[in-house]
Amino acid sequence: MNEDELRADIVKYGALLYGRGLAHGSAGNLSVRLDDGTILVTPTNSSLGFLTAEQISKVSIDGTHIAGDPPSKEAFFHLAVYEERPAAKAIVHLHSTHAVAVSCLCHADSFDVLPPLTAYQIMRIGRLPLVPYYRPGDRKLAEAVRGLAGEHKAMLLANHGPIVSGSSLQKAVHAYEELEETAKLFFLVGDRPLSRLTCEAIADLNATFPG
Ligand SMILES: O=C(O)[C@@H](O)C(=O)COP(=O)(O)O
Ligand SMILES: [Zn+2]
Repeated sequence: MNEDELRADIVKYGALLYGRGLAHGSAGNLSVRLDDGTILVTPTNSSLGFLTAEQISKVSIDGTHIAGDPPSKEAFFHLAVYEERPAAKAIVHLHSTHAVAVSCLCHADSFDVLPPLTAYQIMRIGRLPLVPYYRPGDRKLAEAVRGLAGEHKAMLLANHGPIVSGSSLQKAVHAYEELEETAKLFFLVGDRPLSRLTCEAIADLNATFPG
């Protein structure tokens, strides 16, 4: 896809996520990586439901603002994920209700904060680690994200929300939706005895559906 098509994609998926109630107010940010390593990212304080192609920000690999409106204050964690995941071409960060609720819990294992419930969860999200809390926009947040990004296509920012990457914006959006639905299931099953997917089942899924 060329830059114009990718800009149109960000507008389309921003509106879709907003329409589905996964994005609200001016929370969240989306980005895609261009072939030259620069990224297109949603402008800071913009509503994902009402973007225009022209206002979307362009940012260089070192975080310099090149074009469009001022970029998301989280452009640095987007850049950190792209650096650590060469195959990633798009990133979705939102504050969807159930995933944020999981991010506000205490977790026995901060490297694995959701039990393995369904095959699709394993295929689209994998093991979900919690990134320690830092103020939004803090460069320390971007560095903490960098530390986990190589091993995880999805991460959960403590007391904040998920970051999900994919090889296209469509794939990142689908994975994000799977994460929100998994978080919903997690609360729905609550304290009832849980039938977790076995290690063998997870290994089989990972071998059959790599990436
Ligand atoms: O939670 C925050 O403040 C950011 O992570 C966010 O979601 C929106 O920030 P901008 O992209 O700078 O609007
Ligand atoms: Zn946020």
